[in-house]
Amino acid sequence: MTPDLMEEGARRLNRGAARPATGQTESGGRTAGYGRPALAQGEVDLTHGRILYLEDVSVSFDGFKAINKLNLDIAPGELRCVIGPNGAGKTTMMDIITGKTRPDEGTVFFGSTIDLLRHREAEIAQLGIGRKFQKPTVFEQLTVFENLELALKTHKGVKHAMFFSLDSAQADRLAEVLHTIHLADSVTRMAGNLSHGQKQWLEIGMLLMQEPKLLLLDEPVAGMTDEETVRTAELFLSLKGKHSLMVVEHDMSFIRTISEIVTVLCDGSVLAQGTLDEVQADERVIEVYLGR
Ligand SMILES: Nc1ncnc2c1ncn2[C@@H]1O[C@H](COP(=O)(O)OP(=O)(O)OP(=O)(O)O)[C@@H](O)[C@H]1O
Repeated sequence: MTPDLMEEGARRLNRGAARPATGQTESGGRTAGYGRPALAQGEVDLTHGRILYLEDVSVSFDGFKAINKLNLDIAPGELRCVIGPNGAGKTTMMDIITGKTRPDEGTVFFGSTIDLLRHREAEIAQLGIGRKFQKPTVFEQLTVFENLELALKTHKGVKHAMFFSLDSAQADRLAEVLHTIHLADSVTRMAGNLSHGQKQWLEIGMLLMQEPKLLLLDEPVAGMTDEETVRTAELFLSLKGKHSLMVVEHDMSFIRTISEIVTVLCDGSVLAQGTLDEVQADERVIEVYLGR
C-alpha cells in the first residue's frame, strides 16, 4: 500500500462528500464504487491490508527530532510489540497516532482512507483508536461494573450519559468484557480495592467497552506481579485477531510471550524489525539497546 493510493482514496471520498445534490456524478450519473466494498458506519477501510500506516513522520521539540522520518504499518488483527531505549520516541509516536501531538511532516492513516492528521484527539478515540497510558486511571470510588458502564456512557458524550441505560446488547458486551479481563468475580468490588494488575485490566476493559479497532498500550505490565504479567499476556493473546494492538514494553520476557513482529525504535525511527530472536541478534540493536 502506497501513500499515493491512500491519498487517492481519501480524495475520492472527499469528492464523493462534496458532490452536488443534483445527482450528477463524474461518471455520468452513475454512482461509482471505486472498487471498494461499501462500509457500514464506523467501519475502517482495510482494502490495502493495513489498519495503521505511518510514513516519513517527523516531529521536533525545540529543534530536537523526537520522531525522525518514522515509517511503520500494522495489519488488521496484529499484535505488534514496540521496544526501544529510553527516549527512543515510543510515547511520542503514540501521541502522534492519537492526535495528542501534531507531527511537523509525514502521513498517518487509519485504514486506507482516514487521514488521522485531519482529526482531533477526541475524534480519533471515537474513530476506534483506544489508548492505555502506563498508570491505571480507573474511578476508584466506583465498582468494577460502574467503571465499565461509565466507559460506554462517556464514549457517546455527556448528553448521552445523562439518559443512559444499558440495552441488552450492551449488557451482553459488559458481561463478555468482564470475563475477558478476568474480573467476572469482582463485579461489585470497588475499583480502589483492586490490585494494581486488576486496575490495569479494568482500564483495558473500559477501552474494550468502546469496541476499539486499534488499541495502543504503553508499558501495560509495569509494576505487575509475575502472575498478573502472565495473565495479561493471555489477555492480549485473546484480543489479537479481534482487535489490532500496539504494545510498548520494556519487559522482554513478556514481549517473548506475546510477540510475533517486534519493532525496535531508536532516535525516532525504526532501527530493526522482525521476530524477537531476529532483532535481539541484530548488531545495531545490541549496540543501542540490548547491550546497554
Ligand atoms: N513535549 C516534549 N517537549 C520536549 N521534548 C520532548 C517532549 N516529548 C518528548 N520529548 C523528548 O523526545 C524524546 C522521545 O521521548 P519519548 O517519551 O517519546 O521516548 P520513549 O521512547 O517513550 O521513552 P521511555 O521508554 O523512557 O518512555 C525524549 O528525548 C524526550 O525528552
